[in-house]
Amino acid sequence: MSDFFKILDDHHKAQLPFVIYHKPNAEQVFFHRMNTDKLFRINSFEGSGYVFAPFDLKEKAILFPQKDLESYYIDLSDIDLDELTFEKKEIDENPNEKQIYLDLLELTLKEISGDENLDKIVTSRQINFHKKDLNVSLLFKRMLKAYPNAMTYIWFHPKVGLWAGATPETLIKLKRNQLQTMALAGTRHENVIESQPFTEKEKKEQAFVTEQILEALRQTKATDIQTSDLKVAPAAELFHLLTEIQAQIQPENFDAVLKAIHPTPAVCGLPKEKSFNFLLKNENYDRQFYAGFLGELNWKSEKVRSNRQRNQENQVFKSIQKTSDLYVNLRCLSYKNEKISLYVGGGITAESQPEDEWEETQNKSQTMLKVL
Ligand SMILES: C=C(O[C@@H]1C=C(C(=O)O)C=C[C@H]1O)C(=O)O
Repeated sequence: MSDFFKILDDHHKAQLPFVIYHKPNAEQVFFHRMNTDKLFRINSFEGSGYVFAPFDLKEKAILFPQKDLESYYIDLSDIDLDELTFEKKEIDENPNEKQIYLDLLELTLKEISGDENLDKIVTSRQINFHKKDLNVSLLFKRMLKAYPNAMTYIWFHPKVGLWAGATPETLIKLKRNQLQTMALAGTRHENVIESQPFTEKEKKEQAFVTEQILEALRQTKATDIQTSDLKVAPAAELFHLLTEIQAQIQPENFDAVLKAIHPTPAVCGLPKEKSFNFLLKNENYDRQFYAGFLGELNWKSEKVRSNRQRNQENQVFKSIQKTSDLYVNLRCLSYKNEKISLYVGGGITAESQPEDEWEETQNKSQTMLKVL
C-alpha cells in the first residue's frame, strides 16, 4: 500500500502526467500514469482514455490515451485513513473580492430581468491564495476520507498544471447503449436543510436543468428517456436537488450527445448559448477546466464470461467492453506556481438574492479548503 502512494509521489516529483481517482462509493482507487509529457488535445470524443475537458470546448479537451497508460489500483480498505482529521478553514480573502462578485451578480440579475427568454445563468468566481507545496498523496487520502461518495480525483500534466476535486455531479455514464445522466441544482447547507427546506425557487431552477437535458437527448435521437422522482442528494456539507435520467442512445452518437449536453444548465445557464456568451464576456476570469468534465472515455475493459454447461467442456469467452464514466468538474481547485485557485459558483435566476449567492460560494469553497 505504501508502494502505491510512493509511486504516485515519485511520479509527481518527476513531473510526469497522471490521474488518481475514486468513483462514488467504489471499492477501489485507480492510478494511471504516462511516461512522457506529450500532450494530446482532442476535438471529438471518440478515442479511449482518460479525458479532461474544459468548460469551453473551443479550448479542446486533453486525453491520456488508454494505450499509453500504466495503470495501478488499490482497495480502499487497504488504505489507512484513521489518523486524518479536518477542520473548517478560513482564508484571508481580499475584501474587494466580495464586492467584485456582488457586482457580477447585480449585472447577471439585470441581464435576466431584461430578457424574458433568459431563465438562468450560473456565475462563478476564483479564490486564490499562496501555497508553497502540495503533498499529493496526503491531499488525496484526505479527500478519500472526507468524501467517499463523491468522485474524488487529482489530475496532473506538467504542461497544464494540477487539478483536484470532489464532485457530486455525473455528466454521463454510458454502457453499451444505456446512458445515465442527472440534473443537479439548488443548494442548502446541512445546518439549515431542516429549518429551511428547498423552496419553489430552487425547484424551478432544478426543473430548468432537467428540461434542458431532456431536450438535448431528444435532439440527439435518444429513445426510452426516463426520469426519477425529484430527490434531495447530499454532497459534502451541502444538499442539492437531483433528478436521475436514463435513456438509450446509439453508441456512434455519443460524441454528439456529449456536445449537446455539455455544458448543462447546472453549470452554464438557460438557454445555453446566451448564458455561455454572457459568462465569457462578464465573468472576471477564465474557467479553464472548472465546470468542464473528466473521467473514463470509451474505456476498454476485458469481460470474461464462462459458459459451463452439462456434458460440455468449460468454455471461457473474452470480450472487450467499452464504457464511459464522466463527471462534471465542480468543487475543484488548480495548483500552479505555488498558487491555489478554488472555483465556486451557483445558479442565478430572477429570484436570487446576491448575499445568499455569495454565501453559497463560500460554503462550496469549504469542500476543498477543508482537505487542503
Ligand atoms: C456551479 C456549482 O454547482 C452547481 C450549481 C448548483 C446550484 O446552483 O445550486 C448546485 C450544484 C451544481 O450543479 C459549483 O459547485 O461551483
